[in-house]
Amino acid sequence: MKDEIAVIYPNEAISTAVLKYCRERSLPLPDHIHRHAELTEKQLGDKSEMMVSRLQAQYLLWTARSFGAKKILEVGCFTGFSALTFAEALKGVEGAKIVTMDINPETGAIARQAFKTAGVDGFVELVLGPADQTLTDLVPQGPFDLVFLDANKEGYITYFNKILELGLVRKGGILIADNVLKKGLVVDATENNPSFSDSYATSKVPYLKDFNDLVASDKRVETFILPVFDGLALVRVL
Ligand SMILES: C[S@@+](CC[C@H](N)C(=O)[O-])C[C@H]1O[C@@H](n2cnc3c(N)ncnc32)[C@H](O)[C@@H]1O
Repeated sequence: MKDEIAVIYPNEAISTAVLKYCRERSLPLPDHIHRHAELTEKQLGDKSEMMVSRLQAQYLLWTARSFGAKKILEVGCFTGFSALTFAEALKGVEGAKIVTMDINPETGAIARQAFKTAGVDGFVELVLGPADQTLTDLVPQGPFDLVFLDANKEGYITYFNKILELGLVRKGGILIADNVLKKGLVVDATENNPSFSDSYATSKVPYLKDFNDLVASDKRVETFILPVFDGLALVRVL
């Protein structure tokens, strides 16, 4: 059997053009969500890179809709870009509920304002505090259909175990964890990798490797790692 080819696009120019092509032919984000991302970029400069990309947001919108999710839990809200995307997916759905968590009250204030402006604050709730503690209080609101893990990478294993032990994802529900490939550093963090000198990204690698190994072997779940964006682990709860 022929080896699968991992390098899909030959250079940056073609990759950029392909991303644009996909963005233009995928379920679009509404204007107000684009405006919110632009505002975050203007207000927070380089920090705005914490947001998922536009195409990834389109993927999350499509996934949440296709999956028929009604209740979504997000760990890592930042200014609310991905939460607004999930809110768009759940708009008009009876019993819709989104709980998004973050430790930072400043970006949290921006998110809360954005939920209000978008008219989704009736079903989108921001919980402030360290997620390893705040998750415990969520049991009465669960179980959730979809969980998006996008907070501090050091906490992924704790969050995953807590979420499963507390029954915060329903059986057959899905947990999506972001950045699990970390610029390819999880497989090669030597000078072969151009991101080798990114000490922040490199410092996350041991936590992500442990997380990836855990979700690959844990009998409570089935996992597929999608090698797009910064690596998405799609984890289905059995
Ligand atoms: C990558 S950003 C989330 C981006 C967001 N999902 C989006 O696409 O717009 C990660 C967030 O995790 C939050 N965070 C870091 N440590 C945390 C903790 N212990 N508990 C909860 N949130 C935490 C940070 O404050 C930051 O806003």
